[in-house]
Amino acid sequence: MSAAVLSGKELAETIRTETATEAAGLAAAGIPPRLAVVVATADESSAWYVRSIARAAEKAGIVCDVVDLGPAAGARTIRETLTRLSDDPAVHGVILQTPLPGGAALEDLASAIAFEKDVDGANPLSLGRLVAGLPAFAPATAEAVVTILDHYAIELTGRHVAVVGRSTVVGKPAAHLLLDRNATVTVCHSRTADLAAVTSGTDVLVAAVGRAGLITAEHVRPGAIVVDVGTNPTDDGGLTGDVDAGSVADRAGALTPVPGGVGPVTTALLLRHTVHAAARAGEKGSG
Ligand SMILES: NC(=O)C1=CN([C@@H]2O[C@H](COP(=O)(O)OP(=O)(O)OC[C@H]3O[C@@H](n4cnc5c(N)ncnc54)[C@H](OP(=O)(O)O)[C@@H]3O)[C@@H](O)[C@H]2O)C=CC1
Ligand SMILES: Nc1nc(=O)c2c([nH]1)NC[C@@H]1CN(c3ccc(C(=O)N[C@@H](CCC(=O)O)C(=O)O)cc3)C=[N+]21
Repeated sequence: MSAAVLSGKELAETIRTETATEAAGLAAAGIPPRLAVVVATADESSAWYVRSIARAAEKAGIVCDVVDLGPAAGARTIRETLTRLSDDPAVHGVILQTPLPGGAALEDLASAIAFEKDVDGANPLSLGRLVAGLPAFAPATAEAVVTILDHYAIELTGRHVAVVGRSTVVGKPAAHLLLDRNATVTVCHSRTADLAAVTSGTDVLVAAVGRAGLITAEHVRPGAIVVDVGTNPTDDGGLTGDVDAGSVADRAGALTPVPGGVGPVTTALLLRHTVHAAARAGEKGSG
């Protein structure tokens, strides 16, 4: 038996279409949604991601400004840029691209993004508000994980989910969103003693590690749902996940592909967040 493929492509398309309709409405009301992407890296995969955000934004009718500070930009310049964009009423969403230059921490710099415009949930304030149940944008990738599971009507209440990875960008917020859906969540990381022993007992497995092929059949319970967040570059210029799809496909009940799974949904949600931020700014502006 081969696992069902939980594609993210059609879902991303649906989200982008809805977002384009909302963006057109806002533009007609004099609030053209605008996203600023701050880049301070020469990283190739990051450059690819920025181009894909810019392309998707343009298609959805969202103005996208790429503010490239170059890889030599210091923490102070980055912080000042984020503050300036946060203060600009014409800008509704601000994201800072990772990886960052020499030792700078996203969590630290992203504090300069106003939380109302923090469409990738990078400001620690956003994460705190999210955990406290206050309105905030979740990191788009973490939200993409639950959005895909919801789309395929995969029940989470009472299910045991293992999240492998505990980064602030993916693992921790994904664990929180799953907990919010009444799943029982176990978070694994590089110090987890026997990863396969933990993950092979869960109904759902979310892999957000950044190691190609780390998750093999022995990590997966027969029939389990596997969400592969990993985007690892291959030698031939392609992309591969954290899951060894060849061996896992025969054991899992369903599996998200890489490419074509979590990635496209992430980009679509980032745009949806930008339009929602613009809508809220419009509500505030009108009274
Ligand atoms: N599709 C998308 O939209 C996105 C994809 N990604 C991809 O997701 C992956 C993870 O990204 P990110 O969270 O930023 O990565 P980080 O490097 O920040 O975090 C990786 C996590 O994996 C854990 N880990 C490392 N090795 C192992 C191991 N052998 N066993 C178990 N856990 C391990 C680390 O543990 P410890 O904490 O102990 O170090 C850490 O918590 C990457 O491939 C990235 O490219 C990221 C963002 C968006
Ligand atoms: N704060 C922060 N937030 C992020 O969201 C974030 C980040 N940092 N750092 C870098 C990673 C990388 N990332 C990707 C998003 C979409 C695709 C994507 O859509 N990829 C296509 C395929 C691309 C191809 O084939 O080359 C797909 O999966 O189908 C990939 C990678 C977001 N990231």
